[in-house]
Amino acid sequence: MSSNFSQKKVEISVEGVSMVFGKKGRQVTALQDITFDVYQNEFVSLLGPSGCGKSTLLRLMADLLQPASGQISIQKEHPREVRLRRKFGIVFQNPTLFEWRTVRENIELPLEVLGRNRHEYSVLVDQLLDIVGLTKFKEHYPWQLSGGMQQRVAIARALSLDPPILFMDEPFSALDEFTKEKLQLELLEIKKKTNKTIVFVTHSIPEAVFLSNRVIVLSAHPGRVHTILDVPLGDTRTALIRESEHFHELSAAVRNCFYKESEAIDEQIG
Ligand SMILES: Nc1ncnc2c1ncn2[C@@H]1O[C@H](COP(=O)(O)OP(=O)(O)OP(=O)(O)O)[C@@H](O)[C@H]1O
Repeated sequence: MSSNFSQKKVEISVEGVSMVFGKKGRQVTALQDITFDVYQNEFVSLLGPSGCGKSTLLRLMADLLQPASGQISIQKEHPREVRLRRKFGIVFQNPTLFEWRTVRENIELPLEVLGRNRHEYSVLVDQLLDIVGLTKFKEHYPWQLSGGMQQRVAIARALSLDPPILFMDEPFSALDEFTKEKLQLELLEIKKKTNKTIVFVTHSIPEAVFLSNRVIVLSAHPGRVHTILDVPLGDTRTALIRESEHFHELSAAVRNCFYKESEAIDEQIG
């Protein structure tokens, strides 16, 4: 299947990337020969079982780790250049907010650190509060917010420098099902309003299918690209899509990748 995005500009290129942790004799090959592109404005999920290297791959893209071999480029530049110019934001599973700062002050932090003029960014922060639906809570402190609201603050903070790219590492996995589904919908709205390219790590098949234009299925030990699947569910996704036959078919297609993988491993073991 070819994606609509294949006509578009490559934003992130991952070429033959491998990652090894540890020293000689006690080495773990976390990722082996990973190759794929992410296109501008695309939503791509990295999906796979625990330990297959999803977070490692995201950290390599974000220049938090260096590959053992292979290359990653973002907008044709090394991730380090891109990181130094703050062209991506990151959201982790834990929102890591500063408890003594209000919602507004948490969102303002990256702008403050860069010495931007408070009067100039005030309007931008108001817009971000509106985008994540927290205007009424701007003077609250993190401990006064639910887990979902805290994660919305983390998303707004990651967007504060208006980076073209957002890396998200299992941002909703600690939340209850209801909050998770609500935030998934909100994230798609945020993406529509801000036009970001998003790389999203998850181990949830329905989450990956609901959110993504493409799902990159990774297999484990070592982490490799098993399959790359298009998700042609359109740009306007409502909660009802989760009930549709098409959604179930796509989820089944992803699930099958894992069954085939574990059957192959069983055969190898004998
Ligand atoms: N800093 C590290 N030192 C040594 N090994 C590591 C390190 N980070 C990750 N690994 C190993 O690399 C492999 C991939 O880990 P990673 O956390 O990327 O997987 P994951 O798919 O994100 O898992 P999960 O879904 O559980 O978060 C695992 O075998 C892990 O133990």
